[in-house]
Amino acid sequence: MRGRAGGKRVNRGEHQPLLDPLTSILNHKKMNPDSVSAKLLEALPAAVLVLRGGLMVYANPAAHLLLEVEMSGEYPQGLVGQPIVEFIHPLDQSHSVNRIRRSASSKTANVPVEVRLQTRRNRVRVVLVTSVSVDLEGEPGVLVTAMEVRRDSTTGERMRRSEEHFRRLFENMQDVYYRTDALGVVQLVGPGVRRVLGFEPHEIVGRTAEEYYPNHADRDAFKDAIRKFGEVADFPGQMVRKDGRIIDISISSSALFDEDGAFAGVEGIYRDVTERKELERELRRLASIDSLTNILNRRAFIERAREELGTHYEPGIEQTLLLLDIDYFKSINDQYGHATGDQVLTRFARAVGEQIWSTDLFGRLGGEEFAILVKHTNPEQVRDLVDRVLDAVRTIRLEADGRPSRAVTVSIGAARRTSIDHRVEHLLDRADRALYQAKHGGRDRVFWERTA
Ligand SMILES: Nc1nc2c(ncn2[C@@H]2O[C@H](COP(=O)(O)OP(=O)(O)OP(=O)(O)O)[C@@H](O)[C@H]2O)c(=O)[nH]1
Repeated sequence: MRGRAGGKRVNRGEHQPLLDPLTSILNHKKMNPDSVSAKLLEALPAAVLVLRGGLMVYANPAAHLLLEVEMSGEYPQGLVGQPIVEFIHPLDQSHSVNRIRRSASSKTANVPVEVRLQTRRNRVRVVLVTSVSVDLEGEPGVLVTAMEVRRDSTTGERMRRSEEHFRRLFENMQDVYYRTDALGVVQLVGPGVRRVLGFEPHEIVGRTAEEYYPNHADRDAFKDAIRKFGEVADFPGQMVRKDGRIIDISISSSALFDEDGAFAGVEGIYRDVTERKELERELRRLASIDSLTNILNRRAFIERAREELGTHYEPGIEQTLLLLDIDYFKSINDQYGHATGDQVLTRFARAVGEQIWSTDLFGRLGGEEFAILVKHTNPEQVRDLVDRVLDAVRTIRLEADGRPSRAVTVSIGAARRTSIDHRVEHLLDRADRALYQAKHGGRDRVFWERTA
């Protein structure tokens, strides 16, 4: 064996290097319990830990005392074999793990810093920690020393109260607190996840966040936004619960960076906003529906027709706008009353709705005027549709005591979309002119606007 001093031979019995016993433990050899250095490790008031790959491979008695772990019962090995991260307070985990990782590749011990630890009995202790890399039979390891920081009782009490406050907040939070590492693996998740996703926190930790997204596009959009802006607020998405139900969520998160400025993961909260989203969807639906006939109202019809005409023009594929106006509606109101007039409008919408294809747009533009945008059909199919509509409306009969029974009829103005019609208003104007012709031609009929 070569000694430290200039390669001179050292007599083993006389001058053992101080930490030889520790090295022997790490190399799975028995240490001499009576050696001075073994006694030093045992008597030292500071905790001494050795880590390999984040697991403790050695811990002195002070470390067991500090972390409140006894070498018995559930843990016959004491701290040996336990992951260090389990004993670091959630708020200090990210930077502590980074420091430990960095010290593994550094020759000198890092500067002591204060870190909050969490004992096996769930008590929080503030310690002064430093770490340095050690060689474990050729494998990299880290030697950590920790000393509890003495504080005066007022500071201690304040700390304890703020800890309790934080814990209560964390436990009872309606939102789910989470943190992932740079690869998207969940490092920590709050108890709110039980309510929101139906999982126990430990079922989520160690898995990738992707697994809970039904649409990968949502997760990709979230990652892009985090990459671009460093943070997101009220970002929408969906997640799958343990019972398979898909819920709407809103995420507010920010990117985490290590001390070298490298991306280290994401931290934030998400909340279940399914009820709010459903309400929004319902409100949007209600805002687009005509309350009497339950079909699209004027605004929604024009908006959707505009989208349709703006994006979907394909030469050779017919798009036709039909403008429908119930004939002599004023006299229906006058003869049978306004309530019957309303019923006619409802029955009319139902009868016409039964004839169209589900892809067609059907709306009430106002009063007794309706419109249909027939999508992607050939001319014969539209002619058939128009005939069916005229027939279906004729079957609506008005009967009232002492008044003559009469059939309802409708006049239709039809305009085919041409390559220059990109505005719904153009098509409506042309259909309106055709409707005028249908009315003046005798009603109960269709007039096809002749395109140039
Ligand atoms: N019952 C009822 N009547 C309405 C409603 N909206 C508009 N009206 C009535 O519909 C009638 C439309 O009459 P006009 O525009 O003169 O047309 P018309 O009598 O149908 O005659 P032509 O269209 O020329 O065949 C008016 O009397 C309006 O008061 C409604 O929501 N319910």
